[in-house]
Amino acid sequence: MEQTELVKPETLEDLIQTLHKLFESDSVNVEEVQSIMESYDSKPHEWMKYAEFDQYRYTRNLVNEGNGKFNLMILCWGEGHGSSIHDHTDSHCFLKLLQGQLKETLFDWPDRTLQGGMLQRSQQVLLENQCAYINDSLGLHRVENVSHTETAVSLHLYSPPFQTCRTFDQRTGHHNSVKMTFWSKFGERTPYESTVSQENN
Ligand SMILES: N[C@@H](CS(=O)O)C(=O)O
Ligand SMILES: [Fe+2]
Repeated sequence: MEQTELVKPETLEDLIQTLHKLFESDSVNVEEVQSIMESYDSKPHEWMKYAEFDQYRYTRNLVNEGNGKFNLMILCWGEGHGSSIHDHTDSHCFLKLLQGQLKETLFDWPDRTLQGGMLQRSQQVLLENQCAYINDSLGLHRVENVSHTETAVSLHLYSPPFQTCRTFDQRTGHHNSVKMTFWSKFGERTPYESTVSQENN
């Protein structure tokens, strides 16, 4: 198999180009994608046009559609914003910090034979430029900007792309399907009608 030469991406544009190459083949090399995303040094002026915040919840801003192979997006987390416990619809999920810090809490899938609460497995604080990885076989997670004074911005890659996920109630383990929408696409605010059902945040 041909091995893509991995050079450190100097800009967000470079990173996107490299990601396109890495996802040309049908199999995803998780370590390779993770290390290339981690090696990009975040420069706010390169991603600022995608970083749109909302007062009440985290926003999802589409950056690139990866030739149909992946969705690359920037998530903007205001102070105290967080996601519910959720899955990733059988996709790969890469999460890189562009600014600030995020706390990721991992959970086991709820056990139907066990009544009640979901077990928290581990927690980690993701620092600027770090890149985490999760998929459904590793478990579920919740992501939070626990800071009351700093915002956070993260770059997410999902492959294959998906539009719905399941959110879980920590106390009961019950889940709901939710549609995920974009606050903006390619730097342009999404029309109101298509954003009303966002529910994961
Ligand atoms: N997977 C979540 C963000 S996170 O909490 O990892 C989403 O795409 O909205
Ligand atoms: Fe997630």
